[in-house]
Amino acid sequence: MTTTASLKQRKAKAPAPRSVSILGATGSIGTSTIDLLLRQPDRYKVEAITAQRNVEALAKAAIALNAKFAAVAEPDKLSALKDALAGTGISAGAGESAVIEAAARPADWIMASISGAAGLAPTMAAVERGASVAIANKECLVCAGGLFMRRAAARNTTILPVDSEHNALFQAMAAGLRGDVRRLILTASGGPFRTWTADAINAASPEQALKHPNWSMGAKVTIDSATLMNKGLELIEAHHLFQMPAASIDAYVHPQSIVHGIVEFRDGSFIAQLGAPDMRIPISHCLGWPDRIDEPARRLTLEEMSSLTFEAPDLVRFPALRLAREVIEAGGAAPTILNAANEVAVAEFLDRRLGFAAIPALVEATLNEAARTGMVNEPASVEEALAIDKTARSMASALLPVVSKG
Ligand SMILES: NC(=O)C1=CN([C@@H]2O[C@H](COP(=O)(O)OP(=O)(O)OC[C@H]3O[C@@H](n4cnc5c(N)ncnc54)[C@H](OP(=O)(O)O)[C@@H]3O)[C@@H](O)[C@H]2O)C=CC1
Ligand SMILES: CC(=O)[C@@H](O)[C@H](O)COP(=O)(O)O
Ligand SMILES: [Mn+2]
Repeated sequence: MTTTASLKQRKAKAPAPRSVSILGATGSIGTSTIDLLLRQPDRYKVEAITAQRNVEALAKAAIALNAKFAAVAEPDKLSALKDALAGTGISAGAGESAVIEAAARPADWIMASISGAAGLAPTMAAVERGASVAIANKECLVCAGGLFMRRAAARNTTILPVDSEHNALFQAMAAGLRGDVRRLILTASGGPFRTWTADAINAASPEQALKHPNWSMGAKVTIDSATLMNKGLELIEAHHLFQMPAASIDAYVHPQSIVHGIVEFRDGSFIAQLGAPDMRIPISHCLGWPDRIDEPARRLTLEEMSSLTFEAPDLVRFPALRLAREVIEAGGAAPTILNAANEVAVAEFLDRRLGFAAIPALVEATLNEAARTGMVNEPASVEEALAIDKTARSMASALLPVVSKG
């Protein structure tokens, strides 16, 4: 029976709202995060949200979330953002420094979901602040993973892996002692070209590459899934997040995208995490952690789990995974260079200036050129990582005509 006294007691027990910020609020991960926040408005108060240029969506989200601050990375969008937020009491900022300011504002939990190396400085600002940082932006771990993990440890920052495979491994690993882990297995859908011949892959168009079989995501990560560079980036991401050697991390093609990650223990036990291919599940795991949140997405049925297949990836048609292993082995600046060259290649492919098979070719050519010119040192600061990133982008751009000729 509900009495006034028990109601009062329950009210007294209601936890204080958690303050949260979202970097990359207008993207695929950002909007899924907002969807979860809006379902429990009393549990969260929103400190800051950011975007690159989509002022309309940013302002709409800031108003819906009653955020304190909204920042847009493109400086010339300030007046448009101020106009869109006029009369709401929400402060507006613009430029890279405003995005970093948003990341450094006090929040208990920050979603790092900017796409690409552009997320490095803001995500690091969040890490330096020492909150819980939910990491979707895998590129920042690829660019500067060693530095990133050292700073998180120094600042006592909790890193929560959002990427579906890493979130799965994080969940599965909780079932055993770290020293008992023999191998981490990342699953890969195989992308839209999993069954295509090398010639057909070579001629693939952006429209074909953007049709991911199972996940709805932003353009950059969707192209990465098609080349399997996404799995390469994820291999490097897992290497840093879980401090495991690359030799103990494998990727298997699992076209159903139902098993997201598997941890193999030394006694022959395999512990996997399964779920619908909906990012609201891993996001909610990070948002609620260490508690769980009710029904973030559709529940899988056991029938849907009745046919699960796994196969080794084909490194000839999809060389990106080989390149990722090679850069972990090479260490130093190589992962930062791989990421920068890949970002250039993906943008060129989407603009139809580069063929699909030339994406990994441009990455490989840039890595070779960088090694030849002695670009070897691992970045020791965000500034160094961004300097390597800039030089590698110039190198990749200069190599475009060579790679395009085949
Ligand atoms: N989508 C997914 O399901 C998954 C994504 N990830 C990773 O999460 C990250 C985000 O992916 P996703 O949400 O798909 O990407 P989207 O392209 O959908 O969104 C990117 C977000 O970042 C903002 N942004 C882009 N460039 C900049 C910049 N230079 N400065 C500041 N903000 C910027 C965009 O703003 P604007 O809208 O204004 O352009 C947008 O808010 C990526 O690293 C991806 O690999 C990982 C697992 C799954
Ligand atoms: C949802 C997610 O985590 C993506 O990174 C996903 O992994 C992409 O699918 P692929 O398995 O095709 O790379
Ligand atoms: Mn993933």
